[in-house]
Amino acid sequence: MSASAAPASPSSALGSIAFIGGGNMARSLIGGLVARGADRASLLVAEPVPELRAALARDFQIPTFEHSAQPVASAGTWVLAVKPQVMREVCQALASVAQATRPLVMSVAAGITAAQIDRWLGGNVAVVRAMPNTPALLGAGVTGLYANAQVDDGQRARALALMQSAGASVWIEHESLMDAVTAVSGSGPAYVFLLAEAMQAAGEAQGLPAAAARELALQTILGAARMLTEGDEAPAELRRRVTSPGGTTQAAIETFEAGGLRELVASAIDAATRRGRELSAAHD
Ligand SMILES: NC(=O)C1=CN([C@@H]2O[C@H](COP(=O)(O)OP(=O)(O)OC[C@H]3O[C@@H](n4cnc5c(N)ncnc54)[C@H](O)[C@@H]3O)[C@@H](O)[C@H]2O)C=CC1
Ligand SMILES: O=C(O)[C@@H]1CCC=N1
Repeated sequence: MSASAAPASPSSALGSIAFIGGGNMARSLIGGLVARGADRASLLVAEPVPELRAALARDFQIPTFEHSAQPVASAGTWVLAVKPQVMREVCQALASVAQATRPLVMSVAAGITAAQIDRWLGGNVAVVRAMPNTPALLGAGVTGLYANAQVDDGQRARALALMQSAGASVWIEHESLMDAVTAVSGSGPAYVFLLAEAMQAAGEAQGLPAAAARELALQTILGAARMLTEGDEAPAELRRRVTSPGGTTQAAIETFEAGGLRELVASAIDAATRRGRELSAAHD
């Protein structure tokens, strides 16, 4: 595995990119690319829902299409950003173009394997399975990347350049670990949002006005995340420095530990990992 941070701007060598599906994840990736100066005319999106197409065109000034056949014809990179449930149908509809043009195909779908994408697109296709997350919109995402054997060095570099617009990237050698990537970082922002909801609600339950509870909870998460990522202290050490013996933090942490927080996080991530495997089998 190797990690790398975001470069200043996406390389013009990326060429045209066809996004198939213009929902939440595609919007986050496109937002990250646009914010880093990508050529808007080269970001093509196929999205069947008219309201979503209009919003993408309005917010990012990029070309949008109702049907995927249009953008894929001229794009050397495809980003499949549809739900796992429809991936097979979407790929099979594009198989003849994939066989004729040999694009680099990137899939962000949870669970769906590179072998499934390759098979549905007719075989011998360069597939990079990517698992980004929605902070990509701010260039603050992280993506796990797995390449199949058909992906050459130039295509690996292209996949990395595309995802680096979204934030950091980590290559994963064994595809079986992509479900764990999905469970930790793909779904991970939702766990932090849940913590934010719970902290805000608890603050309000203690009598804080809603706006104050929100500001206190959200800025605490932001500040703690910056301390975790901008310094090199371990999380446990940072926690120790907040925790005065016999003080308030100790009372809270003991309550979390007694309630099995660590075991609960492990079971939640295990459930997400298993769900990724199920999605692959269920939509084969
Ligand atoms: N939302 C997230 O945080 C993350 C999502 N993902 C993956 O990204 C994929 C998309 O997820 P979301 O963006 O959350 O879902 P979404 O439902 O917001 O977006 C999917 C879009 O695909 C469109 N679509 C359906 N059929 C289509 C077709 N035949 N051609 C073109 N577009 C079509 C839908 O209208 C929809 O707008 C999923 O496979 C998910 O596993 C991966 C990482 C994080
Ligand atoms: O919930 C899901 O299945 C997708 C994959 C990771 C985040 N959202």
